[in-house]
Amino acid sequence: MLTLCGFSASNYYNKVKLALLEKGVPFQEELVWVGQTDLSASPLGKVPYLKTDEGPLCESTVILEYLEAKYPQHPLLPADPFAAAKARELLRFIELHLELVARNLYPEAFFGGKISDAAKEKTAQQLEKNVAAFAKLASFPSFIGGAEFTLADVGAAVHLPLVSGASKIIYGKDVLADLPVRDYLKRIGERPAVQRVNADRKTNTELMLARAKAK
Ligand SMILES: N[C@@H](CCC(=O)N[C@@H](CS)C(=O)NCC(=O)O)C(=O)O
Repeated sequence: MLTLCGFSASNYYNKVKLALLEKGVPFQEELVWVGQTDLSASPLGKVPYLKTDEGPLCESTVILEYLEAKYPQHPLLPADPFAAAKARELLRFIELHLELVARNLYPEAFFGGKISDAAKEKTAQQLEKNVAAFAKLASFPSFIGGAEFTLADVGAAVHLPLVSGASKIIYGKDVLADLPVRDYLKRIGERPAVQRVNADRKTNTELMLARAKAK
């Protein structure tokens, strides 16, 4: 049995959890907070990591690729190599150029910290440029890149709400507001797997905030 380690408030944890649920691969969850991770499984102490019968794996995209290869049921990548590469391209783009940039805002947006005005300004400039580029790649015909639900949608479902939410809190404006992201997220939010991930996220976020308050 696969064991997914981490916590359900984490978008990277939820990326793997959503893929497992969409594929119908049986797994169990082990609640591991940052600071409690097994460093032999995830040497940087990050979540998620996946315990398999063959050993542990870290890095969420590597885990997704492993799951696709090992469990071909309900594929999350198109069979056509170019279409599969386009799905990977979107996933990579969302993470490198949107989520990792917006992440600079999280300490103040979500965790009661403070970031400098210079950091806010630099992040705003990067997001403006990167969102414009993202708009050229993501067509949102029904799913984010085409007619099929792929790994790109798995990433979009967990990352785009944070990009929107953090920018709204810090700048008073959702940097994704001019794209059809809200409707898209509403649409994919009707999928049972996305509903489960979102419900668990809410519960776990409350727990995480209560733990932080108690410290
Ligand atoms: N590249 C990693 C990113 C994972 C990541 O940043 N996870 C966050 C939680 S959302 C984390 O563990 N942060 C704690 C830390 O970086 O020390 C992946 O794709 O798995």
